[in-house]
Amino acid sequence: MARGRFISLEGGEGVGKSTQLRALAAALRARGHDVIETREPGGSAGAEAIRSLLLDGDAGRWTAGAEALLFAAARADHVAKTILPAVERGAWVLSDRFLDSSLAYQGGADGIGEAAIRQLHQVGSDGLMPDRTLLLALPAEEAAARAAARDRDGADRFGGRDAAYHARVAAAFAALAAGDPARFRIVDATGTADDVTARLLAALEGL
Ligand SMILES: Nc1ncnc2c1ncn2[C@@H]1O[C@H](COP(=O)(O)OP(=O)(O)OP(=O)(O)O)[C@@H](O)[C@H]1O
Ligand SMILES: Cc1cn([C@H]2C[C@H](O)[C@@H](COP(=O)(O)O)O2)c(=O)[nH]c1=O
Repeated sequence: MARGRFISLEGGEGVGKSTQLRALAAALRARGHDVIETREPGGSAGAEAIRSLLLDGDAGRWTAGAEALLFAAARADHVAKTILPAVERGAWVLSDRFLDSSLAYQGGADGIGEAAIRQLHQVGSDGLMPDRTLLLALPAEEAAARAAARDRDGADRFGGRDAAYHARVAAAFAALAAGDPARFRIVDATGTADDVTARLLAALEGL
């Protein structure tokens, strides 16, 4: 059996990752692929338990260092239990966030640094990287409006951070994409969901 593909969707809050992951999965299934939809933090039993620790509770529940370790631990379980077994049996794995989120949020916006995050990923997940990363790009005001309309009952510990924090995250994502053009595709996330799905499918060219 040929190896499958591992694709991550990245970007800040409200850009449309979860919406597009579902649409992309349906489009790929229609083309005959075995597709696994997964997410981070989460995607395996152990990682989903860590997700609750990370996203629920007070804003100051964890230090930035503790958060970086928890994300890396969740990812290690997700990679070992969900991603690798699926890719090895030939499936296409679509993940809503992966390592680049840790590089952008913990490494960049929280100041932990890129090298430390990559080192944790090497230890936990043997440095596994996606075959392609689709970075959804949307003006900050539009993303914030979409997220606010969705989260009428309140955001999680990360979504509730201020605009300056989210601007640092966006800048870090842009720098990551610029530094690895072979893996990243920056996809315009404006317009209708169908418009964006068509752009994402085009961005999978070559896989
Ligand atoms: N193209 C679109 N046009 C208008 N609204 C959209 C579009 N795509 C998604 N939305 C809506 O915007 C909101 C945020 O979308 P979604 O939850 O998919 O974003 P996300 O990137 O996964 O966010 P988060 O990282 O915060 O989980 C949802 O209410 C969704 O229905
Ligand atoms: C994987 C990962 C995630 N985060 C943050 C980013 C988001 O604010 C939340 C996840 O919420 P979502 O609605 O499921 O997108 O967690 C992070 O800071 N670092 C990471 O590695």
